[in-house]
Amino acid sequence: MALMPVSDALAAVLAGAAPLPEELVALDEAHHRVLARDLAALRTQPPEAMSAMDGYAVRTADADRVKARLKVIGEVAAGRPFDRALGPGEAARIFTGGVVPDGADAVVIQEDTVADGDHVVITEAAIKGRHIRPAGVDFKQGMVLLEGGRRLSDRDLSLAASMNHPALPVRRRPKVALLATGDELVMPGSTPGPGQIVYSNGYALRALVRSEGAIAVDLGIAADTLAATVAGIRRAREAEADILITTGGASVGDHDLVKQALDAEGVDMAFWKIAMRPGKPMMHGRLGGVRVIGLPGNPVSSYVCAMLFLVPLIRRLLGRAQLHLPRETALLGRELGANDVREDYLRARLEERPDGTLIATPVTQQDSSLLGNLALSQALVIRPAFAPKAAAGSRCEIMRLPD
Ligand SMILES: Nc1nc2c(c(=O)[nH]1)N[C@H]1C(S)=C(S)[C@@H](COP(=O)(O)OP(=O)(O)OC[C@H]3O[C@@H](n4cnc5c(N)ncnc54)[C@H](O)[C@@H]3O)O[C@H]1N2
Ligand code: MOO
Repeated sequence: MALMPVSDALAAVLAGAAPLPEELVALDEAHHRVLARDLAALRTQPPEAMSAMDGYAVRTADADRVKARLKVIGEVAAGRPFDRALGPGEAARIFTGGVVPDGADAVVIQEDTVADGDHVVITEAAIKGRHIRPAGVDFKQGMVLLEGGRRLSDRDLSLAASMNHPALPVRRRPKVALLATGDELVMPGSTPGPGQIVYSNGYALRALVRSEGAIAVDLGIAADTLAATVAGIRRAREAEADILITTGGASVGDHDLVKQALDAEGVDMAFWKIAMRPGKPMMHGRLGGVRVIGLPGNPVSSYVCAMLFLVPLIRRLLGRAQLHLPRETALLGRELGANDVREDYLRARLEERPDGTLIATPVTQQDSSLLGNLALSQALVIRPAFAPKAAAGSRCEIMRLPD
């Protein structure tokens, strides 16, 4: 069977995937959730012109010269506006956040004044507009300040509060179930028997799932039997997973049973095997409402495929505007030979020169079982299928690996 190009595989994974329904959550629960709709300000901020300093609200016509002596007719504090306008020769004591009284057009800070009974003497000339925050200088009622599809930052929460929203409409988090397969796998901390391998790839995958804002459900390890693999797949359906990720058992060996088990369960398979290294035996299909991504068992293959396919799928279900992990240009730190039919994702060290140029040097061992150099690499160098030989110093495309 011909290997499917990566771009076609990605299109197939995203085909028909639509944002999940929205739910309303309190602001404190909304950090890193994805906003479901554009959010407009429910009020103008500041609602009226306000003082930025403690001092005196004045009319520049009276106070534009040193030694001006003004009558203090009252006091304005934050939340306690003043009920009359300033007339000629008048000033009002004002504190930071106080509403600037009608008639005033500047604030003189108190350090530039001398109080004199019920009068104040100006020691630094007032400048029109100085220390006044005009009404609506931050935002105006009705303005859309946060757009649907945005992953909410910590600052966004304060902004939304200031816009007078106590709760926000966000997308439901996708539930991603992870099923490992393999008789040889034992849990970290145990004493592996002959030929056994310590289960590892689920840890990075679940962390990636959570950092993308989805819920990770661990379905454990299925033994290499059809019955155990089918049972694992059924657990994903029972858990009402939006996405099922299987790892291992994706290739062509006698013990690679994931495709067989998915077929037995009636999967609508979109593809199996892609033109990518690592990640060739990846598969994808739909099982009722569950989107299934069958990842290869090699830890590097499963992680790289998750970055490339699972992250955009989660982001699509979350309605995120930015679907893909960003790509950048770097210069190759060493020569690379011509590529074959498989698009290559090479683990690489990344250095930044003082002028900002990025140098990406692929590590020499690219075997997909090597977690050591995956963890110590900072980027993946992407080489298209059939890319010709590339000299050190030539441009290449990279994706940074998450911290
Ligand atoms: N004749 C062929 N053989 C293979 C092909 C091929 O095209 N023809 N493809 C190779 C490629 S490429 C890959 S990638 C692997 C992937 O195969 P599977 O998905 O069937 O993976 P497994 O055989 O189950 O496991 C591979 C390797 O990874 C270890 N593993 C599995 N799961 C875990 C886990 N959760 N934690 C840690 N390590 C895990 C497993 O023990 C194996 O060593 O197939 C090639 N073969
Ligand atoms: O595609 Mo496999 O992931 O090359 O080792």
